[in-house]
Amino acid sequence: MKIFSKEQIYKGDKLTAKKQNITSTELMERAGTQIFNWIHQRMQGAQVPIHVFCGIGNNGGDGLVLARQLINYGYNVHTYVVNCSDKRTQDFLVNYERIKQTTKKWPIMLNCKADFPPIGPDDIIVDAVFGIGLNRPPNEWVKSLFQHFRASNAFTLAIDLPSGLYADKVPEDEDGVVWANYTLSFQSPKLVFFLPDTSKYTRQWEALDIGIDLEFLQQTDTEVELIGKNEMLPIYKPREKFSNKGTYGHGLLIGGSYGKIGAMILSGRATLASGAGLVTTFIPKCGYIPMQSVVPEAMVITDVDDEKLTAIKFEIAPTAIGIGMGMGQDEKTQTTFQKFLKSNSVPLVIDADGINLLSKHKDDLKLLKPQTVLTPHPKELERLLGKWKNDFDKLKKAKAFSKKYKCIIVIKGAHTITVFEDKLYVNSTGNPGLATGGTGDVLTGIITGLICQGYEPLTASLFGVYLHGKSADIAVEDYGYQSLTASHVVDYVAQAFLDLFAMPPAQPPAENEEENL
Ligand SMILES: NC(=O)C1=CN([C@@H]2O[C@H](COP(=O)(O)OP(=O)(O)OC[C@H]3O[C@@H](n4cnc5c(N)ncnc54)[C@H](O)[C@@H]3O)[C@@H](O)[C@H]2O)[C@H](O)CC1
Ligand SMILES: [K+]
Repeated sequence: MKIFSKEQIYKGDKLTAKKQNITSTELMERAGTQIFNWIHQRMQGAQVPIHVFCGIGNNGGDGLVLARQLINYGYNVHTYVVNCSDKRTQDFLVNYERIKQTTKKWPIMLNCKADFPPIGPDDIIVDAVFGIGLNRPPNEWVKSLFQHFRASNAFTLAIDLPSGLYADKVPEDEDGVVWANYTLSFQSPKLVFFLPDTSKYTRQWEALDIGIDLEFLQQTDTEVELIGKNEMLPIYKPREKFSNKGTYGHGLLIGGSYGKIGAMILSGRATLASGAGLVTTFIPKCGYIPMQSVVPEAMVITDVDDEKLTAIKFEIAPTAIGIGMGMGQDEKTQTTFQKFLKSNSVPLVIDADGINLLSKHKDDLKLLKPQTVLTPHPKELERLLGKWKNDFDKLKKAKAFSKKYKCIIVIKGAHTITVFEDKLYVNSTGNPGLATGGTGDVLTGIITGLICQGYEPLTASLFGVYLHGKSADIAVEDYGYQSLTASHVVDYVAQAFLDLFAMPPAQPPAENEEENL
């Protein structure tokens, strides 16, 4: 799913109105109606007090359309206009007049000194104060209003964006933002729904279709894409009947050190689970017995050293290599890692201590071949890129790094974001159960396994991150967040593959209208 920028959204609005020969007011009516449908479907006429707070721009206009329709359907609506902005948009004014013709309960104008209306904890707040047009921090009175919303503990539904949240940067002050329980965005989500600094304001979200011009949606190239099942299905490589293990490549995993052989066991199992034909692990001698015992499918080559990697060399011809898991940062390991980078030309995934060694010896970055995949968690990324001011600054630095070294950076986290040159791919699967040791080793194994089967490194990264998160989403049904382990994630990769083709559950037959009368 494409994530459009603020500028692209405005452009899409104008183009849609022109191509569909409708006014922006009619587009606003569509937007407000879609919000109404979402609420009506869930409330079914319940008389819970609904407080609709409207700004004086088009976000406010959406709120007025919604309020009018709620009133027409007999809901218990209180409408307020937060009259603190400079100019009222034409579409706001049109809807302000319309709602006054609908009800005697005209919207209450709140100037920037008014007392706040009382809001009960079981009431509903609709936040239609600011949308993507926010261009400066809200003033103190508006900030206090947003804090009043929060203090009420009422369910807060944000229209398009939680007010006070910019579409393209981190807010200056978290008290100046509405903390929504649910955000209804038009046509597509916003990047700020997925970033650690800003996703807390949106929490759950849904994108409502308002009929933006299809050609515009299809032909506009966006910087950001949300990656889900629909994006992954077309890239999945079905297996041919007449194939053999050689068809699906040979993954080589290099890493491990005394006490961290488990990382390599997890990676090895994950590489197999992702479909690699053959897997070999290169580990210190201390890992030989456990690896052969726990992962009999994996072949083993051992380093001359008992406890760490000191001399990486192998006769096999792998089709993909994953390196760094549990590898440690001993200077002998660093030396052999550097030598390996100099001589290697096989598609490569670098994880964990491999990344840390690169951070410690930044000269070695020039040894990275194009299309190398790096899979840092935020701390490892900071060692590589240096400190960042916020998530937007982090992504800017990551894009610059990716362009400089032509590498793919998988920034692991709650929404893993894969960066390649100027594109950002936001993953839609995964859950807090993944915050447990070893899940990174599993991800590296999966990505390595996909590359060795012939997926391009970027595709393998997106698909691997998707499958990894999906495995955890399925496994967490059985294990819960606390008890989910990295081994479970490996065990459920199979289910993540099968889920790609699972038919959606049949909708229960709509009850016959007559029976309800
Ligand atoms: N395709 C779509 O997504 C559609 C979106 N719609 C809605 O339109 C808004 C954007 O409307 P816009 O008038 O451009 O801006 P806002 O309503 O978000 O902002 C209101 C207004 O407020 C002024 N302003 C900005 N910052 C501040 C501030 N800190 N304090 C006071 N005033 C401020 C600024 O002048 C803005 O104009 C979008 O979010 C959707 O809700 C369309 O309705 C339909 C299609
Ligand atoms: K809003």
